[in-house]
Amino acid sequence: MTGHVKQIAVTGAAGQICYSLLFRIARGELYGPRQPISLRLLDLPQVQPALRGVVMELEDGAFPLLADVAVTDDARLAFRDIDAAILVGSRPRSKGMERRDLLATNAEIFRLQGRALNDVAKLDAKVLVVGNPANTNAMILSEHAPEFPSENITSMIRLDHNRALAQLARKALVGLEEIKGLVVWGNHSPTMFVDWSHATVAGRPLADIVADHDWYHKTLIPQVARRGTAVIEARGASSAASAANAAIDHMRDWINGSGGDWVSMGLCSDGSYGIPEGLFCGSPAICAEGQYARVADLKIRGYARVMLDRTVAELIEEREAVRALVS
Ligand SMILES: NC(=O)C1=CN([C@@H]2O[C@H](COP(=O)(O)OP(=O)(O)OC[C@H]3O[C@@H](n4cnc5c(N)ncnc54)[C@H](O)[C@@H]3O)[C@@H](O)[C@H]2O)C=CC1
Ligand SMILES: O=C([O-])CC(=O)C(=O)O
Repeated sequence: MTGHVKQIAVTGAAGQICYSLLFRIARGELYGPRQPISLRLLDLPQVQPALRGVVMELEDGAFPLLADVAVTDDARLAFRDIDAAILVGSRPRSKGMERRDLLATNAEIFRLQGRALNDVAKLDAKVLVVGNPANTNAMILSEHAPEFPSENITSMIRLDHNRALAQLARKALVGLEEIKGLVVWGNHSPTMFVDWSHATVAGRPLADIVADHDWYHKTLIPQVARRGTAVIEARGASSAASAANAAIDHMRDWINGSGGDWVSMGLCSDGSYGIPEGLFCGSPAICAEGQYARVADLKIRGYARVMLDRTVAELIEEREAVRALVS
């Protein structure tokens, strides 16, 4: 086994996403089968009894890599000297709400957690924001953690990427792993843009293989955009196991590499692609050796430009709305 135990903070640990996520982390799905880990579970004081039940079940899993589990309702204890954090803790939406309706409720959580991250986390910790509206929450977190590198804070758009990948592979009659160069740009909201203009299968444009532009515009894009709503309508609760799966995919690739493939990650904009600096925007990246590199210099024209501008405009609107709420 590798010597140093990796410290992983997970917030919202008593909630439904974590009921899947924690057990997969405990099996070693983030850091691999030789790396011992320690979990720092954060949730509100009123759910600590439920959280103790989750800890019992983690013990009962007899996970060889799980060195230790600590529970707390104090972000400063949870984030001290961590290697990674997955910030799930926040309110989910229910039927009839959009994710942006959660802004007022959840913004304060990320303001306080930003401060804690700033004060106690190691500067190389990798942070993923899952709680909605994930992009704007990541921005709030980053703005309230001025000494913590903004490039180490990311937001989750991987669930949308996975949703698009699954539908495209089915339509093109190819394996999921054969599709390269897919991107989901923008906000994790109905304005997100599934961009297949760079996607290929064995070097051939995916669009030529599918050969159905109408399906792409009228079925795929709206279906991925509204998938979270469809799950809420069907299940009566928001996506949980698939969200946990996407969080694992995002962090595992960031830590271990994406094997040269593009993945979609919510990244703090450096101003490229006309995305204002500081906004967290779904963007293409390649991960290697514990780092990600934004895929640069793609040509974004015509329909893609309109769609990217539309989702960026929504991120700007959310930023303005949140400025009025959190200072
Ligand atoms: N980015 C994405 O792709 C996705 C994001 N989500 C979002 O993830 C979030 C969590 O979803 P679920 O687990 O289904 O919700 P849930 O309601 O089952 O669990 C949320 C947990 O967060 C806890 N919590 C609330 N405030 C907290 C705070 N200040 N500190 C720590 N914990 C706190 C609650 O006590 C609860 O245990 C929601 O905002 C949901 O919309 C869900 C699916 C996909
Ligand atoms: O739709 C929601 O509220 C939960 C979520 O983010 C998703 O399933 O993509």
